[in-house]
Amino acid sequence: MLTSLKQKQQGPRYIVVEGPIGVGKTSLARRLAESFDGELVLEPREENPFLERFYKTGRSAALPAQLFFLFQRARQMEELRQADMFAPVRIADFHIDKDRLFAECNLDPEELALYEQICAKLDVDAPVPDLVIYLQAPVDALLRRIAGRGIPYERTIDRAYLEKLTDAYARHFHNFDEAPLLIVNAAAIDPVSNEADYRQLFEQIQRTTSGRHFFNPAAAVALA
Ligand SMILES: Nc1ncnc2c1ncn2[C@@H]1O[C@H](COP(=O)(O)OP(=O)(O)OP(=O)(O)O)[C@@H](O)[C@H]1O
Repeated sequence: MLTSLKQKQQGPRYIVVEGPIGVGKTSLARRLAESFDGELVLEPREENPFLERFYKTGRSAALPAQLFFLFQRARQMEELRQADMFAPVRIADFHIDKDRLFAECNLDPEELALYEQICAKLDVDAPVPDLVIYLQAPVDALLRRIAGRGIPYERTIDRAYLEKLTDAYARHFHNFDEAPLLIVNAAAIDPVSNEADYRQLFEQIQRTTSGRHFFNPAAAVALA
């Protein structure tokens, strides 16, 4: 048991884990959901019928893949909004901002203009997280982890695409101030299978209620 009931009630109620493809969002979200005895909100990416085509053919399937994700994420945010406020802690493996971040990486200017019109009409009212955990790792580590989990259509994900995404994530979180932010060096620790790493991270998560913090294995340094 990592925490008392009292601490649980005081800690974050809606936690979002973010970061580039393969950095370990889903694995960490699963562990956190267990520790908090909470509810998982996962992105069911295998439901997107355009994703495999996008990885195979690139640009030509980018818009339908993007729009499918947009509607799926909008639906999930709507469900979260309507959910019981007294329900357990919720842990999501995506933040709604991810949608625009990928759109800007993958769409051409005309497609992006269309995407923006659709977003404006949809007007997604996403709940603000109590904590965002941004996982960072170098592209080499991401490539290894993606290869390790062995999803066949991901074999075509290349270094250039991952570099573009990791840069976009870094820029996005550089300016992020919508919620408390915990930036985790997920290359130096393995909270998925190392118990000590996980325990230390879990304690930091419970302590992070405001500002921007960095988490490294040896020390968590509060900057704000
Ligand atoms: N810190 C870590 N150290 C070593 N391996 C890790 C670490 N975090 C995750 N992994 C492994 O890396 C792979 C990718 O993790 P996961 O599927 O959780 O990534 P993700 O960020 O959810 O990816 P996506 O956004 O594509 O769904 C998994 O095989 C997982 O076990």
